[in-house]
Amino acid sequence: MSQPGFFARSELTRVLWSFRREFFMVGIFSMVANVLMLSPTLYMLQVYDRVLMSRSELTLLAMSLITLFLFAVMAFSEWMRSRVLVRSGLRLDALLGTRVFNASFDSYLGQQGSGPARAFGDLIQIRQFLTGQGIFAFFDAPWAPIYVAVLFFLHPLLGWMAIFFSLVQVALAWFGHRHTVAPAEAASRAASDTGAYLQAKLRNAEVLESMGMVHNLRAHWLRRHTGTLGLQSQSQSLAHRITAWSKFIRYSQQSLALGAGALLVIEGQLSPGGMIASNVLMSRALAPIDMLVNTWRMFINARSAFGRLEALLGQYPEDDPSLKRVAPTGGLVLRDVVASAPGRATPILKGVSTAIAQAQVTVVLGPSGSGKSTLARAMIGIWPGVAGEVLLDGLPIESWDRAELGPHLGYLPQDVELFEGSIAENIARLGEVDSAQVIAAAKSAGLHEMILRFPKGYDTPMGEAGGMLSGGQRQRIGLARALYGEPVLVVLDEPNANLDDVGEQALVRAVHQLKEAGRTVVLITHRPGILAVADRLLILQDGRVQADGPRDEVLAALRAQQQAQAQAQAQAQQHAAREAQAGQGGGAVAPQAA
Ligand SMILES: Nc1ncnc2c1ncn2[C@@H]1O[C@H](COP(=O)(O)OP(=O)(O)OP(=O)(O)O)[C@@H](O)[C@H]1O
Repeated sequence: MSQPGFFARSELTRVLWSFRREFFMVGIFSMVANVLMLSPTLYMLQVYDRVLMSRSELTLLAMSLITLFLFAVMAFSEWMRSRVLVRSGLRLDALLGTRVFNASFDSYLGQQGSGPARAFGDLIQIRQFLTGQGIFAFFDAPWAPIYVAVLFFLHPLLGWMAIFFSLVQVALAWFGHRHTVAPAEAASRAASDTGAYLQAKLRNAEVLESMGMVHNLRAHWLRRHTGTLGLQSQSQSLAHRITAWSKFIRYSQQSLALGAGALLVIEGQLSPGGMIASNVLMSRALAPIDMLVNTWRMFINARSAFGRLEALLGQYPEDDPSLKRVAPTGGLVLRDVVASAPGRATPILKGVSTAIAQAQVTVVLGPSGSGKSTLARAMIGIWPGVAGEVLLDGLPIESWDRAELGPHLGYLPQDVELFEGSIAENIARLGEVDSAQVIAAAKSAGLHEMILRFPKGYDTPMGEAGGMLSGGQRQRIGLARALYGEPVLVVLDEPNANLDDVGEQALVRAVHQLKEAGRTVVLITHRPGILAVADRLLILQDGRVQADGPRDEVLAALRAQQQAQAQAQAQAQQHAAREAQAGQGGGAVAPQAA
């Protein structure tokens, strides 16, 4: 069956459409359950108005047995619909969990989202709505008119009363929604902002403590916290007021319905059985509306979560499985790469072009802030705002499937973050540990002996090792992780920043090994000691390529440039000195002339 308009709209709506059979079944079970909910009322009517009048025990027995059977069917229907929904929830999670994880991770990388936690919160909210009380209200509400119709059948006054109270409840719900949603959202946003603020600052606990900044932090946090509390209490007090009104209306409706029934009995327009039955029916007629009112907030939240998730999945579509490629060989070409960042008026990279052939070692040099780290990220395709082309093996790097490409790339960022798990797991990139490869990578990074000195060797948990590892050692574990699995393109951002001479020698050896194995290496550094390994040099200056080419040519050009600059400077100085001499001479004449 083709999807109707709404369900064809997005990936998320298409997933929902795949649940049509389940929702149809829930609809059928809801119909059975709702129609059978009339049975206690009918039983009551029969007992009061027929059995008590006729005093027939046999009729009572027959009626009771039939009613019990109907109750069993009703309970079965309710149980079945819950079961179908719970299973649908699990299927929904299975269908979307991985997609949501990947999309939210990409969005986090692109610095446009709030990361996996929020997206999973959204998925949970949708699932809870679709499998819980919220959706029951939607399936039960359409049956409310049956109860109203039966009330009309008993007496029009009772029917009109049900309609009146339904309208009052709906109006109250609408009023509540209009006046409580905005403050509630503002309060929850403020609460999560305050939490995030504190968490971000606590990451620097050592700095805060060492310089006695905790007091200042507390003052900042308290200001935000007080604002949050104000918003929360405002939203809660409104919600409580509306709940109180809603209770008042519910109690009034029950008692007034009984009163109206009694009046009709007194006037001989209704039987006593009808009076009691109408009271039960009235509550039944209003129950779905009550439930809708109570779950409205859930619906609104689920709808917002749905919108957010829909946008996220739309922005980060699933990789096309037909785009599976052969492993890359490591040739990299950049054409007019412009990298910008939110909040910056000018781009960080302003049109960088270069070509790095396979098995070449390119060293990138440049002053601090010239864009070297940004270039490294652009080269491996993780800088979000890139214009121009970054081609790996002639294909745009963003078109590669990351999970497929990842094992072929090695990246060592400037700030090495290690993950929870053992040293071996960290080197093996959290995947299946291939011991031979882990040891090879550790040896290349010059780490093997050091790791063996740990009591648990490669199995030492990071938590335990953390205290034993120096900055340089952490960086070398990061290097081993980058080298693991023999990647074809290795980008190292200041790998020698924290290394001593021994560490640097190990690095030089590792780069030579990579080169011999035909791997492409890009190495960003401040330290000229490593230049010996370079085939090519790329010099960045304020986001532009100042020089790019074979190492010796670039160095010779630089030397020539420096010599020319020095000569020009010397000439300028000589010129200035002559001018000054001439000026002194002129100065001596001038007064005479005067
Ligand atoms: N995410 C970002 N958002 C905004 N600006 C950024 C971002 N990342 C880097 N920058 C800015 O871009 C410029 C270049 O940064 P980058 O880290 O690439 O330079 P670098 O040459 O590697 O510097 P260093 O040698 O000090 O590490 C800097 O001015 C930095 O402030």
